Amino acid sequence: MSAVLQFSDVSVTRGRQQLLRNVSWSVNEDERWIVMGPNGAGKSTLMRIASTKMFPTTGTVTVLGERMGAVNLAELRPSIGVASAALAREIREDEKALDAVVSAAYGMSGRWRELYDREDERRALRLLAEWGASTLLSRSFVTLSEGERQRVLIARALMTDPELMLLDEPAAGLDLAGREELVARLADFAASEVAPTMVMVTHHLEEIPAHFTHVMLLRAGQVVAQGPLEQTLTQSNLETTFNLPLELHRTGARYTAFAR
Ligand SMILES: Nc1ncnc2c1ncn2[C@@H]1O[C@H](COP(=O)(O)OP(=O)(O)OP(=O)(O)O)[C@@H](O)[C@H]1O
Repeated sequence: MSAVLQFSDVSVTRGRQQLLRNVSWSVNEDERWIVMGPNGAGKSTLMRIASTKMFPTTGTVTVLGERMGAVNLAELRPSIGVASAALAREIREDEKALDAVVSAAYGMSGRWRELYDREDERRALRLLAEWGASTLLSRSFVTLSEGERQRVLIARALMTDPELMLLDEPAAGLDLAGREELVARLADFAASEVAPTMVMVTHHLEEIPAHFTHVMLLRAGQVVAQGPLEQTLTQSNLETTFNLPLELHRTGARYTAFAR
């Protein structure tokens, strides 16, 4: 089985700053990864490379079997679904939720023609329903709450039926009920056989949905630990990652931690 994502000795340097240092990482088809680390650890940089929006300074990256630098990235991008705050900023304020989802089929934001294919619209309606956003179709994106926005963004990310889904802090800014609802939906989705390979960035242990299988812990651009979630998400690895004495608790599939 070839890896969906393969980083080999990847470093990213900007001026004198090393955003990523010698990161090697392999994400396989049925895996659901969490990427976790403190502010500035390099998580977004990692995701920008995985989404083919940024090239590493050194090292090689293979996405969906294609080596970055040796392939037309425009052809690869529909196979990668991304939901991030950066992407949300590209959606026009007055864009309706339905249009924000359908337009992903054309790899762009903004309604660019009067009538979408019926097929595309049906798919967008189904995805919005699956993510609990059926009542939001004709609402302008800017008027949506943070939780509603995240669900529309996820539906958008899935519009092209991607093989790889990248979620950058989908639960950021949600209240407790909103977070729990989204985490439950992500858990169900992660368990589904039709779901693509998933990578989700988060700062918070409470946001790790059930059925996520692997974790990468990053600090200052370096991998502290990576591997299967249960073995890798240990108190000691988290203490190193966040440079803080911690007490880690697990209840069923959910995690939380406190400073000691
Ligand atoms: N173009 C750039 N030039 C210099 N430094 C940069 C550049 N882009 C990012 N950085 C720095 O690289 C580091 C990693 O940034 P990155 O956004 O990947 O971290 P992050 O883990 O996603 O952080 P956060 O959790 O706060 O979103 C940060 O210290 C950031 O200030």
